[in-house]
Amino acid sequence: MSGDPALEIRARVAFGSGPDAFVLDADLPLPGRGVTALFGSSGCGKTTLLRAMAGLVRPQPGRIVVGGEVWQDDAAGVWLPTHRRALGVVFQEASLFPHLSVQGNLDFGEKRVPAAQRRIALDQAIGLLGIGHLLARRPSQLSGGERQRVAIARALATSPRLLLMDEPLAALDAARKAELLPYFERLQRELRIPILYVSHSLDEVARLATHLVLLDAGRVLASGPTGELLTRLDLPLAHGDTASTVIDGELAAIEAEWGLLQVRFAGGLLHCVQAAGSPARRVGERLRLRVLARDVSLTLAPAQDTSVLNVLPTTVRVMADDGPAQTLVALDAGGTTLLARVTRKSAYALRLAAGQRLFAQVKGVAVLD
Ligand SMILES: Nc1ncnc2c1ncn2[C@@H]1O[C@H](COP(=O)(O)OP(=O)(O)OP(=O)(O)O)[C@@H](O)[C@H]1O
Repeated sequence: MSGDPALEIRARVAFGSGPDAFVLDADLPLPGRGVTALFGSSGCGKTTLLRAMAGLVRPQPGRIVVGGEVWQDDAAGVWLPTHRRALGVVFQEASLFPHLSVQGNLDFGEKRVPAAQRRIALDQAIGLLGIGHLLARRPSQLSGGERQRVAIARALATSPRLLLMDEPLAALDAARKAELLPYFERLQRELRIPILYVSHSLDEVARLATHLVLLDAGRVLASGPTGELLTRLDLPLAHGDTASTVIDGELAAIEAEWGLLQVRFAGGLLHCVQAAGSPARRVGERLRLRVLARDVSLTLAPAQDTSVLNVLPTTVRVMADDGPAQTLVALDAGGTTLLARVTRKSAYALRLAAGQRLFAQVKGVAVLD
């Protein structure tokens, strides 16, 4: 993905002992940059992992090693307090000092690190988060989205090796979320710092995360590129109504008269509706798309006279039942896995089988960024 070295996280911590204990046992090689999403059902240990890494809770016994540095090892009597761990933390609610201005909050973050160890200049953090015009304000004079941007800049001001984010968008309404998302994209494009990001929203994960870690009852169920894990039929994300494929492509043409974008990827060309209010686009730019499995139908021959613009030649990779009446079909579209969710009856009628060539009709494509 990049030349940046991976950051190895090893965490083994326990709350309590015996049958009621909660044990978290996770080895995570994080890519050296970009967003890694931590995803899993309620109670699987996402927040515990983040808080234990940050030293905000101390489940015992525990051992936490990040990038070769031991931050907690109860067997050896090692415990590094939060301020000595080279990480930045951003929570759902920005915890800024109310009596300090934005500048004061940022200075506080910067002073935590000796000048010789600073790797991110305050100006860079201010520029990345677009908060230059807010420096004189107090936190109470900021909107929720602005507060969160300042909180992220303050975390960056500490020159962390790693950023931890626990549902940083969850407290914001849809409009504020949309306002903040481009900043996250910018962070992952421009910073060489891995971001470990807890979210309950598959939309957010699909949009932001290049890497995904699925936790289940304190253990890593799977870890890998987001697009790959979303479409693995042996994993829960590929099932149900939200099952989808993430496709990274390049803008091939803008059909302004039809309000459409043509996006090319290895499996062919997809037409996408250009959403109202979406940013101006340039031919050649990279775009991330999401296709819901339920929006993909299958035909043995390319249909004539259809209203569906997107028809891709594909090969069936693998299939799995999804509930009593549906079948999930993982298709190979030029090396990208595309999921289709069809009725079991249709799968039977088309005699679907691994290796079969057929055409995927894609009814809806969302542009994620
Ligand atoms: N202080 C504590 N003492 C004992 N058990 C705890 C403590 N804090 C968390 N746990 C247990 O650890 C487990 C993981 O909780 P955690 O909050 O990390 O889950 P989560 O995946 O973040 O859940 P959610 O998605 O609901 O936020 C739960 O079983 C919880 O009861």
